[in-house]
Amino acid sequence: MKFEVIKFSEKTRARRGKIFTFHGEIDTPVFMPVGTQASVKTMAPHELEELGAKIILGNTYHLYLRPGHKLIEEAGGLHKFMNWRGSILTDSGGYQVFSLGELREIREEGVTFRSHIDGSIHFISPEISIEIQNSLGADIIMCFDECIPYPSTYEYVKNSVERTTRWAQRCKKHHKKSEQALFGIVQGGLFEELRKKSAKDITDLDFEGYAVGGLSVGEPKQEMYKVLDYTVPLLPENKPRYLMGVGSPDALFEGVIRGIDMFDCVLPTRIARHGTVFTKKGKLVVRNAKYAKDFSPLDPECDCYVCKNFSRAYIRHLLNAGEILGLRLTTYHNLHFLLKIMEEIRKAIEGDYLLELKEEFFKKFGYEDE
Ligand SMILES: COC(=O)c1ccc(CCNc2nc3cc4nc(N)[nH]c(=O)c4cc3[nH]2)cc1
Ligand SMILES: [Zn+2]
Repeated sequence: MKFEVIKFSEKTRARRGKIFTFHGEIDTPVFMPVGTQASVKTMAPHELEELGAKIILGNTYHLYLRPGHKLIEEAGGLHKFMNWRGSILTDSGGYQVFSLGELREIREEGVTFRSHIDGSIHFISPEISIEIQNSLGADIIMCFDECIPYPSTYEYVKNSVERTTRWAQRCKKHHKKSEQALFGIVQGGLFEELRKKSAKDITDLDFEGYAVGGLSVGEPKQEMYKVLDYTVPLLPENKPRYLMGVGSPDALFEGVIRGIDMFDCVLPTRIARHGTVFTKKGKLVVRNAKYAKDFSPLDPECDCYVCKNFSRAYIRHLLNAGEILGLRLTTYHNLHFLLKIMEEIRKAIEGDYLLELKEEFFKKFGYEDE
């Protein structure tokens, strides 16, 4: 993997860059749609390509449990299995095991957990996580870490951060496939001293990119931004920075401004399936009765396939009638909306008007200015 900064923003820490993987070029800052179980829910690969998605996420935890990483390896790897021609980043399980699996035990060696699917007992270690990700064949893989719950005591965070660093060393030692780029993950909760220690220890191990983990776990957004303010500057400028689990429109702007290059979040696809869509003028709950006879598009200012061909009334009907097409149309539009924001952000960095773009977007979307 190669990363190039094409332009540094003048008035913010934002960067316009390009990531080159075996599966193509990725313009940054980038939003990565989440395809947890080898599918971005309701979207076919050609639709993701139409939307301009260049990289998607897969999850080690889910794919290990079902259908199994060995089966996917036999299929020729995750790209071939799901017929996705772009790039893939797989998360290491360091979040899902803690958030989905019924945690049984965390030890130095690794984590024992119960599967959320059938209750069977499993063990995952840094080495096993790397082996699973090697089998899946993602272009970018993540270290096995502990995503520390919020809130946690200083003592707990300190011990966890030190273990996550030891796990990162084991991941680096065990990772052999050079065609897969391994990213380190910085933890530290909301404690500035622990964040700085984690950033130093993880960057000293020299990875191909760095994620800021342990955020978007329920902490106030302003707290997350503060952590970025003092953590991101400690990460090397010539490597990609990835803010895990972040994806609301405001957080994308705030993260880019603070020097983040990569984002992922289930938000746009998950709220879509619950009948909420993004528009330039804020969120719209299209399944709401008031749209029963609203024959205008989801977002009159949107140029996506859905907004050019279907009305709020029709999509509301589909959702209420449990028609699967309804989920597909809201998902397609929400992904277009976020991918389009990222395209506008990239142009704004190139033209040095990112803060003006943010101002205009926030005002129209209805974000109150802090
Ligand atoms: C409707 O919207 C939703 O349902 C919804 C659900 C979850 C998130 C938050 C996701 N946050 C998040 N994902 C994360 C994934 C992570 N992976 C690793 N390995 N380490 C981390 O430290 C880590 C932190 C995260 N924080 C955001 C939105
Ligand atoms: Zn649209």
